[in-house]
Amino acid sequence: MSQPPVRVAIAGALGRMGRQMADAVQDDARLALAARFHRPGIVGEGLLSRDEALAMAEIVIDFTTPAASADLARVCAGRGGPALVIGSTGFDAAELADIADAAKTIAIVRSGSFSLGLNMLVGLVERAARALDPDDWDVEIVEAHHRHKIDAPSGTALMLGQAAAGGRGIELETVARRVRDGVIGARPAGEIGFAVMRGGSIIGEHSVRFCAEGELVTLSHAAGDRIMFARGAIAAALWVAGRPPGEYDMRDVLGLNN
Ligand SMILES: NC(=O)C1=CN([C@@H]2O[C@H](COP(=O)(O)OP(=O)(O)OC[C@H]3O[C@@H](n4cnc5c(N)ncnc54)[C@H](OP(=O)(O)O)[C@@H]3O)[C@@H](O)[C@H]2O)C=CC1
Ligand SMILES: O=C(O)C1=N[C@H](C(=O)O)C[C@H](O)C1
Repeated sequence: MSQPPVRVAIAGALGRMGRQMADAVQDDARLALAARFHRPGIVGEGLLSRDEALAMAEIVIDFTTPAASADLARVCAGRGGPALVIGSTGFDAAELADIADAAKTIAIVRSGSFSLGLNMLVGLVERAARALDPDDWDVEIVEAHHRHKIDAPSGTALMLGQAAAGGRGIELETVARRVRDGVIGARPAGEIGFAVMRGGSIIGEHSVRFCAEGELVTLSHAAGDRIMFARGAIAAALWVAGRPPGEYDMRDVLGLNN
């Protein structure tokens, strides 16, 4: 017997990803678009209030801002659901703590990238970093995005940095160099550097460069269409429906964490 469609609400419905998500959910017979909502006070023309939307959904898919996502997680946990798929990036430590706290009560999948290829790349970066001696191989992460993006480095760049640091058995925060400007001195061994470019309509390009004397290994990914983020978020929504409380990531969804 076929399953009834999973009822999904879309947060930040007027945003780039919000619009892409609504189209993708409507095109997928496994899901029903139960509700769309945007900022408080913006209702009508197919948009419900947040409370109305949450009451109609089993899962909320949220690509908004760090503050809005952390608030949504608190609210969903406070009412015992729905479960959440969070794609927003740029969180600070307090916002991440709020989400972790909410995940004690509801199931949350959060990822800086819902791309299948990118999540596979994360595993490759971790393996390469484990294999290459940090005294000989410098790790630099280069990312480029469209002119509207508000956070830097991107959530994906930070995931890749965490993968490289994880491969070396260290915490990213202890070795990350997010900005360089002026006379900064020679590069310390072991640093993981980030370089950020913003312009035009670039959807998302990421490279991890392992640089040694006389050679360079580059692992890279380019996003050609936002639809693949939306499809990944749908896979996450289907996976998280009915899961116990906890904070999960896209590599859990894809079975890459086993
Ligand atoms: N994990 C992944 O795979 C991906 C993640 N992203 C991330 O998703 C986020 C959104 O990206 P994108 O769609 O391009 O950005 P947009 O700015 O187009 O969309 C975000 C939307 O959220 C709305 N918003 C802000 N506050 C609230 C609130 N309190 N309640 C409801 N809606 C709110 C904004 O409204 P307003 O316009 O009125 O300010 C805006 O329309 C970013 O953090 C981005 O990095 C993007 C693509 C893929
Ligand atoms: O803001 C975007 O557009 C994107 N944000 C995510 C990120 O910060 O990594 C994912 C993707 O690169 C697009």
